[in-house]
Amino acid sequence: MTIKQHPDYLEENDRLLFTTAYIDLILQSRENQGGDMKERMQNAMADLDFSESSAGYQDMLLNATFMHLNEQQYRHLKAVRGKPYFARMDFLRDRDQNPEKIYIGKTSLYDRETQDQIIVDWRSPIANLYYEGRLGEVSYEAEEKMHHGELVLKRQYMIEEGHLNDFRDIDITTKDDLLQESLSQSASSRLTDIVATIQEEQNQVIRADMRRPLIVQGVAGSGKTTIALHRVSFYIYSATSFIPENLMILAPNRLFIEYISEVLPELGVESVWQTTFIDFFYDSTGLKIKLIPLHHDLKTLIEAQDSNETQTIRLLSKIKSSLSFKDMLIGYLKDIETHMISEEHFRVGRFIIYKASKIKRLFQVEYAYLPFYQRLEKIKRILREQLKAKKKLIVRDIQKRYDDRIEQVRFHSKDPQKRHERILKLMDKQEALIKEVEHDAKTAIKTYMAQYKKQNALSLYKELMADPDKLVSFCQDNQIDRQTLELLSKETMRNLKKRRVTIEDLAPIILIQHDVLGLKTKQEIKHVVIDEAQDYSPFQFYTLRHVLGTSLFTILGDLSQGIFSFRGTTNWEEIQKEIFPKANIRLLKQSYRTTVEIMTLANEVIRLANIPGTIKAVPVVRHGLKPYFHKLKDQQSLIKDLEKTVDNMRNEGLKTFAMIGKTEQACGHIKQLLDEASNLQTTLLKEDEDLREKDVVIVPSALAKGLEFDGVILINMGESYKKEDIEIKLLYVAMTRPLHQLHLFSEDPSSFLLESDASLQMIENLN
Ligand SMILES: Nc1ncnc2c1ncn2[C@@H]1O[C@H](COP(=O)(O)OP(=O)(O)OP(=O)(O)O)[C@@H](O)[C@H]1O
Repeated sequence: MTIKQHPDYLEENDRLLFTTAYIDLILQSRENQGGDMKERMQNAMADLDFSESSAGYQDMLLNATFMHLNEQQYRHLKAVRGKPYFARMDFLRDRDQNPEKIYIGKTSLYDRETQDQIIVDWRSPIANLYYEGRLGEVSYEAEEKMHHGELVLKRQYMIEEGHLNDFRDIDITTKDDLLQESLSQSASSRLTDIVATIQEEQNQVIRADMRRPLIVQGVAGSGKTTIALHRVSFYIYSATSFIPENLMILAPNRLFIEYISEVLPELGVESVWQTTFIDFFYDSTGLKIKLIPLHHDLKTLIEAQDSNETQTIRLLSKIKSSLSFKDMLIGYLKDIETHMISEEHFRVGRFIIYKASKIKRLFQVEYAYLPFYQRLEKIKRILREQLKAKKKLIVRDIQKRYDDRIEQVRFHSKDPQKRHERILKLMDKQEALIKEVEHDAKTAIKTYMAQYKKQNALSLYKELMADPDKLVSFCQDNQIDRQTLELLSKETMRNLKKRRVTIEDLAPIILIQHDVLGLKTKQEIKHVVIDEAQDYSPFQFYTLRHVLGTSLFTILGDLSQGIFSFRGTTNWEEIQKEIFPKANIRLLKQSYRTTVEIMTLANEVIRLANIPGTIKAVPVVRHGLKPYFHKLKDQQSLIKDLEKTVDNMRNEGLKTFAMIGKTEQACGHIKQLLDEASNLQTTLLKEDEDLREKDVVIVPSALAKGLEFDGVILINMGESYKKEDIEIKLLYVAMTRPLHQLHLFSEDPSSFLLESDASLQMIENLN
C-alpha cells in the first residue's frame, strides 16, 4: 500500500497543508505588519484546495486575528515551517468523546482565535506521553494535577519541506522506524536534535527533576551530549522564573563547543553560557598565567619510558585532584581568615575610634558571607563613617576640655601675668590637638588599611605551595606523608616559578579567588550542565558547586572513557556522597551511534580494563559491516590503502571521516606521509580547530573524545595500545567514534588489543 492509499492520507495531508498555511500567514503578518490582513489571508488561501474536512479551518483562518510575534518566536516558527511536527498521538480523555489529536513539534503553535493547540511543543507535559507512554491507560502531570486517559494512537511523520512523504503508526511491537532511519544517516560535522526519536531512558534524563542534581553514567554513544542539550532546552521551556543566562554548559574544549553550537538554537535555546573549565578559570580570576596543555601529562603517561616519572605524575595528580587536598585548601583559607585582622585598634592620634575586637567581629561574623577583601572594603566604609561621626565629637571634647581648663585658670589664677601665659599655652595646646586630630583623620583610614595588603589568588596559592610545613600543618590526620607533600611542593613550585600551572592547580586557585577576592564573573548561575564529566576531579566538582553557589548540576559522563582518570573521577558514588548528596544517579545502557558489529569489537576491548561501576554498552539493533583489518606492509601501500578506503566509503555515501592515531606525534607522522605522497586532503585537528567543511580529519585518540564520524580509520604505525587501563580507554574512545564503518590499520590485530580476528574482516590488499 502506498501512503496515498492509506485511509487517513487525505486528512493528514490536509492537516499539514493547513498547518503550513497557518504558519505562513503568521510569518507574513509579522513580515509586513499593517496593511490589509484579510486580503492577504484570502490571497494566501486562494491557492489551497482544501477538502471538505478542512472547511472549518478556512473559516478559522479567515477570522483569525494575528498576535504580534516576538523576534524569537518568529525565528522558531520560520525554522520549523518545512517540518512543523513529527508525531501525533490520540489521547482519549473521556470515553464519551472523540480522542484529542495532538500533533507534536519543535515549537508550539496555537490558533490565535480559539487558543486551540495546532502544534504542541515536545517539551510540554502532555508530550511526555508520546515519549513514555505505551498505548493504553496513561497519565501525565501538568500544573500539579494528574490527568488520566487512554493513548489510542502514536503516529510518526516523515515530512520534508512541507511535503508529507510518509507516516507510520507505532506500538509496543513495531520497532522504531524513525529511529533506525535517523541512525542510518550520515554524520554532519555538527550534532543534530533528536526530538522526534528520543527514547524512553533518554526522556527520563531529559525530564528528570530539575530541582535535584543528576549524575548520568552513559555508555559511549548513548546520547549524553545530545541529551544534555535537550535537557537545557526542556529546562528553559518549563521553568517559569528562569532566564537562559542563569544556565552554564561546561564542555571539554572549544572544539566541542563549536561542535554543539548549532543544535542549541535549533532547540530554541539561546544565550546560555557555554564555556570550558579552563576559560571559566581565566574569566573568573582574570589571571594571566600559562596553562600546561591538557594532554601533556597524558602524553607523558603514554609515551614515557621512565616509570618513576609516570608514577610521580599519577601520584601528584591524584593528590591535587582529591578532596583531601581540598580540605587542606579550606584549612589554609580558614587560617587566612582567622589571622587577617590585626589586634590594632583604629585610632586617630591617641583616640580609639573603633576597637580591634569590633573590627574582628565585623570581619568574622557580620560580613562572613563575603570574600575576605570585600569584607575589608565594607569595614573600611564603616571606619570612614565612624571616623566622620567621632571626629566631631573628639574635636568638641577637646574644645570643651580645654575651655573648662581655661575657665578654671581664669577663676583661680591670681597673678595676671601667669594667668595670661597659662591661658595662652592652653589655647595653643587646644589648637594643636585639634589640628593633630584633623590632620590624622585625613590619613587615618589609609594608614590603618595599609596593613592589609592585597594579594592575588595566585600569590596566595604560591605561599601555601612553597611551604611544605604549611602543607603538613593543614593536612588533616596526616593523610599524606611529609615526603609526598615535599614532592608536591617542589613540583608545583617548579611550574609556578615559570609562571605556569597545570589543570590541577586551577580548582584551588579558583577557590582562593572566590573566598578571598571574589570571582570576576558576575553571572548568576542557577544550573550547571557538565558533559564529559568523567574528566572532572572531585576537587573540581567541589569548587564549582562552592563558587557558583548552587548544587543544581546535571553531570554526564562515561567512566569507560575516563582517559584522565589519574586525575578525574573514577567513582560516581563518591561524587554523590561527598559533593551532591541529593543527586540521583542514572544509567544509560543503549548505544545509538554505532553498529552492532563495531560495538561488539569495542566491547571486546573495554572488558580488558578494570572500571568498577560501568556496564557494557548495548547497541541499538542496527547492523553494518564487520570492522576491517588492513594488514600494514610498507608506507607506500599504506598510503594507497588509506586513499582507497576513504574513496570506497565516499562511494558508499559516507561523508565525514577521521583517521585516529594513538598520539599527537603519531598523527603528525600520518599527516606528513599523506602530504608528501598523496592527494588526499586532510586536516590535523587541534584543540581549538573548527570542524566545519572538513571531510577527512586526522585526530589523536584523546581529542576524538565526544566527536563522531561516518567512517573511522585507526592507524598504528609501529606503535600499539598497551594493556593498561588508560590505553584501553583511549582505544575504546577511538573505536566508538564511527557511525557506520571502522577500519584498523596495523601489522597485527594485537596492536589493538584484539586477541582474535573473529570480529574482523581481514584485508590483505585492497587492489
Ligand atoms: N534517540 C536518538 N535518536 C536518534 N539519534 C540518536 C538518539 N540518541 C542518540 N542519537 C545519536 O547517537 C549519536 C551519539 O550521541 P552523543 O554524541 O550525544 O552520545 P554520547 O553519549 O555523548 O557519546 P560519547 O560519550 O561516545 O561521546 C549522535 O549521532 C546522536 O545524534
